[in-house]
Amino acid sequence: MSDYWTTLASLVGMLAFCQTILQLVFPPELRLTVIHFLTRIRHVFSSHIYFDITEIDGVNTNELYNAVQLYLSSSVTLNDAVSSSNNNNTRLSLTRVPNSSSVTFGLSNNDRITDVFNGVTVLWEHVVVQRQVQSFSWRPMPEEKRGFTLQINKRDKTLVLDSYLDYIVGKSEEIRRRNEERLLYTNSRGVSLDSRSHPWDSVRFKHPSTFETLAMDPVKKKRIMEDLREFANGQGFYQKTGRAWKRGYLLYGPPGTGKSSLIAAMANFLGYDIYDLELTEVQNNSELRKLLMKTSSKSLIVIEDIDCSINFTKRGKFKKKSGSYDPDLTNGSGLDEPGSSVTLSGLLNFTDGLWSCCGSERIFVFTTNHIEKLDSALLRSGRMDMHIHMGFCGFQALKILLKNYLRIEEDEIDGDVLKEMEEYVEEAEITPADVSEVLIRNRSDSEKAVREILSVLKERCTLNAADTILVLGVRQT
Ligand SMILES: Nc1ncnc2c1ncn2[C@@H]1O[C@H](COP(=O)(O)OP(=O)(O)OP(=O)(O)O)[C@@H](O)[C@H]1O
Ligand SMILES: [Mg+2]
Repeated sequence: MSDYWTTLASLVGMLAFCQTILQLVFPPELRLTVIHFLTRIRHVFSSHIYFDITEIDGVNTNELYNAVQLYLSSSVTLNDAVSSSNNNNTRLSLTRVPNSSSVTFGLSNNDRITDVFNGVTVLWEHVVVQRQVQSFSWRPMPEEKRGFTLQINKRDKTLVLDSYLDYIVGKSEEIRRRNEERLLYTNSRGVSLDSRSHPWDSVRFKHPSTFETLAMDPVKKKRIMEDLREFANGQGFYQKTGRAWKRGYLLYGPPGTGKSSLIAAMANFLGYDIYDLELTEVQNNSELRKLLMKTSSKSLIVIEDIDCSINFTKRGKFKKKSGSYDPDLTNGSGLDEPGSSVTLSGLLNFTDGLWSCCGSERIFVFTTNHIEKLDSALLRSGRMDMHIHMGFCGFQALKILLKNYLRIEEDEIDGDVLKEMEEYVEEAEITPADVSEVLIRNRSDSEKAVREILSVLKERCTLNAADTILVLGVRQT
């Protein structure tokens, strides 16, 4: 029996060898046919199964080819390739695509690379051959015919077909988003929404804010990150529970506490684009609806200073008897006053109502400096999934800012100074923006910066105490 397998293996080996020789001997026109023929014979006897993923499928670009290319070019795979002894001779090509923020690695022509998925090893080969006589096509074809051949063991066929290819597609999407710079969209007044033109203007968006640089309580930060991660990976959950795949965050707090910085960090974390919706530029609810319908999935739809951009009084009406506010006392269309400004019901129709199901994987973020001014309908539970208070700088946040701007760790600061900082920072009621300002001014001299921060904190505490005494005095008189 073992003789049989040895003979078979040598036969397969010989065929592979012949194939290489023929590749060198035959003219290009004949080469492809002969290689095809030999490959077929080899596949019949082999314990492996092969899948060809060509770059162009008929006349259409094969999405799977692009996905595989991107997947194999990811740095993880590169590391695997370099560390694997089988891949000592693997050649990698380096590319940098337009708008990309990083260099990507690709498999050179006719080179191979192994990959391991769920304990199963597979082999990828990048096959590039000259295209034969140019057949008629509506669009010019590349001179080379490119494709990937995936070699797997026949027994692993189910695993590969069921999950490996899906995994590659998902991973490539992730890499694409990570490599590309974000886009920041904004709307402007007077855009003809009825025309076929896109109603949003976009610019490249490269905000450096990340969760690492964001100064806020680490526990709160972790909770937000987990929530975002769960949302982004939650397609199955939202489908199973019959909910629209969207989430709403309300960020509130005084100016300069990092609301906009948090939005940028969220976009960078998820790799989403941002639609900065300027509500004051939107003339009515139907225009709003058209704008929102033109947003893509995997995006953050942001309305900053929502209390200043929407006229809450135009939404529901107060019930005469109870004096309470009833959000449903509006006409159902959301067009409370045709042709007039946007109303809250118009907005909620999109974040909450039937329209919220148009498009998926979208996050709404509203910000305000005055949460007390917001309509109770917007605040009621279930409307905005998470209310995030961005407050004055706490001790943990202060340490993050010191690290960001001065590149110093906690243990590099004098223990007594650190203690004093901890003592004063809460009472000082200073915003992270004000702390940043002091640190930027003194960034070349970290000792001076630390001293100055401490003196600013003390100064603020004294001022706040004086204010409190003044207010108490006024109240008593
Ligand atoms: N929590 C924070 N972490 C890191 N940097 C911060 C933070 N808060 C403020 N900053 C710094 O202060 C600047 C202003 O912050 P940001 O614009 O995010 O505040 P905001 O809360 O959106 O203010 P506004 O309410 O006026 O829009 C930022 O550019 C950033 O450098
Ligand atoms: Mg802001």
